[in-house]
Parts: sequence; C-alpha cells; structure tokens
Amino acid sequence: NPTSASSKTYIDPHTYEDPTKAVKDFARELDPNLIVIEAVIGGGEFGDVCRGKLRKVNGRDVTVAIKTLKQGATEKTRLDFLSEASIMGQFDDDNVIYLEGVVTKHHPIMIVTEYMENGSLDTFLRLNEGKAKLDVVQLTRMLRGIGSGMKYLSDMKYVHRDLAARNILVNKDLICKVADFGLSREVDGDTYTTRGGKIPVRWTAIEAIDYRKFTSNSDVWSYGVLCWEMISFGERPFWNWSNQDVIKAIKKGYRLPPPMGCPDALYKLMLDCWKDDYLDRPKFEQIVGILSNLIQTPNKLLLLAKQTFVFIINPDQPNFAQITSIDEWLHSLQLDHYIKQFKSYGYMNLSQICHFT
Ligand SMILES: Cc1ccc(-c2c(C)sc(NC(=O)CCCC(=O)O)c2C(N)=O)cc1C
Repeated sequence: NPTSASSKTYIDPHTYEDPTKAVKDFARELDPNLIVIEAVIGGGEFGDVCRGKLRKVNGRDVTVAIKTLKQGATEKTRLDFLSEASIMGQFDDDNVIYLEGVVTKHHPIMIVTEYMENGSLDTFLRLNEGKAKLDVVQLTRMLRGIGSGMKYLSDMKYVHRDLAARNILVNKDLICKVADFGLSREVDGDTYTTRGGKIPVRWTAIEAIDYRKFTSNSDVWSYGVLCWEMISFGERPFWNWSNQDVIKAIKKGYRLPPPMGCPDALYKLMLDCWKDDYLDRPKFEQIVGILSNLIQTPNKLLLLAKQTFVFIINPDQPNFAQITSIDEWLHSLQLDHYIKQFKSYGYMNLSQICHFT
C-alpha cells in the first residue's frame, strides 16, 4: 500500500512446526556447482566465512560471501545456522544485507549473501580513523543508511536486539547494511540466545536489561550507542567499565559523553535515543529525517558538542602552585593532545576552568 514501504510483517521461524520449511519458504536453494569458494575470510560460530563467486541465471558471476556449516553439526545446530537465512530471506532493502540463497541438499551446508568488501563497521572505523574519506558528513551518511535499514526492519515488526557497529557490514561504496540475524548469536564476546541468554549490556536499553522488554524503541537506544561508536571511530562504549558499573551509571542518569569532535546535533540525537522512557525516544523514521537534513545542510554539523572534562587535580603535586597556563597544566598530565581543543573553546588559564572541591 502507498503509505508504508512494506506492509509485510516478519515471520519468526520459531513459529514453524517444521523450521526447515521456514528455510524453504524464504531462501532460494542454490546449486553448489554454481558456487566457487575462493578464500576463507573469517571464522564464525558455526564454521568458516568465505569469499567466492556465484554464477547467476544470466550467466554472470558475482562475488559473494559464504558461511559454511562445519561437518558433523547436530540437527539443532543446523537449524540454528539456517535460521539466519530464513530471517534474512524475508527482507529486501538497500540497507539490509541481501541473501542470494542457501545450499541445504549437499555438504557443506551454506548461506550465500552479497559481498561486503569492507567487512564489519567497528573494525573498518578503527582501521580508518582520521582518514579524509571518513569526514563527519560521510559518517553521518553511513548513520543515515543504518537508520534507513532499521526503519525498514521496524516497519516489518522485526526487533534486532543486538544493533551495534560489529553487526553492521560495509561495502566498497561505504554503504552500511544491517546484518547478523540469528536466533542464537555471538554477542560482545558472550554467546547470546534469544531465549533469555546474555545481553550486550552497554548497547541495551534500560527496560530491556531490567525486564527483557525488547522493542523497536530499545533498538533505537542501541542505535544511539552505534552513533557514539561511529563518531568515536570504533571506541568501546563505556571503555573497560564492568557491565554492573554501566548499569549503575545509566540508572543514575549518566550517559556517554560526546566523542571528540562530535557535532552538537548528533550528540543531541544520541541523548534522545537514550531517554529513560522508551516512548520519548525518536522513531527510526524521524532519525532518518534528522540525519538527511544534516547531510543536506552540512554547516549544521560544524557546531561541536561541549566537551566536559573531569580531571582530578592534585594540589599537592610539587610544582602545582606555579602552574597557571592551560598548556603547562595539560602537559603535566600528559594530556597535550587536549591543548588545541581547550584553546578552541577560548580557555587560556586554569582559573577559567578550575572548580576546587
Ligand atoms: C550470512 C552472512 C552474514 C555476514 C557475512 C559476512 C561476514 C560475517 S564478514 C563479511 N565480509 C568481510 O569480512 C569482508 C572483508 C574481506 C577481507 O577482510 O578481506 C561478510 C560479507 N557478507 O561480506 C557473510 C554471510 C554469508
């Protein structure tokens, strides 16, 4: 219908008596003779991740990614492995990874998708921090793409539950696509099963942590953390804090600080995604609108968020009394890399920023 892009609703493979029927319904069975594996590019929970070629019906070969299921897997492992295909096969959006098909009638069992040359977003960001190709407008374009993919999924009534930079894939044109659709997953180092498994705490909304209320509104919270990862070039949210410290801080109202050089408009969007009341958070449709507007008027991205610094100043430090300039003070803390930032805010001497407790 003209109003919503997809009036289709996602069907949970678990609701099938015979889950193998879910795979048949949503994933095309491929002839393994049409597939050539060229290289192993990674390892997953179930087996190798490979790059290869798939011969399409028009006779052309396309580069694909292939997940293979290791030999000797149990029936349950096989069904868990293939559940990703029966979920992915229901989606058709430019910002959701595309399923070419599966091989289930021959060994090794495979899932074949489009090839995403730049791999997972978190690794890509860490490898490319500070590179010209990843200026703040490009990062905003990537965030808009992910928001668009998430709008499509939320319109399909699909709740992701593990939205994070590690679960986004990037292709050669820097297009970002939502990936990692599984009923049981590797998550943030812990294994995670939808039936009450471990939760990726630092990405998860407070109501989902407290009483497992996972909705598209809690996916919006995770999206806000993903925005923080993007502008931080793959920094770990809450650094090395323990999960318990993260939960305590969030419950006290603490939120992640703006990443270095973060546009104020983007930090405001992050804070909106982290509202305690999930009804106060923006919907993905609104998020895409906000980001599209910022991309069309990049000047709005020039105003940077106010950085707040809390440094423990030790007045007993021997030469502390003599230090008056910002340069000397930051140098004494081995924080010279902040000098430029403090000066950009017009701070020249300590009296302007010191609040002695
Ligand atoms: C079903 C599915 C889901 C995701 C993938 C997939 C990965 C898990 S990783 C990767 N691509 C890369 O890592 C490219 C990096 C190449 C390199 O480092 O040389 C993909 C993917 N789709 O491209 C694969 C499948 C089958």
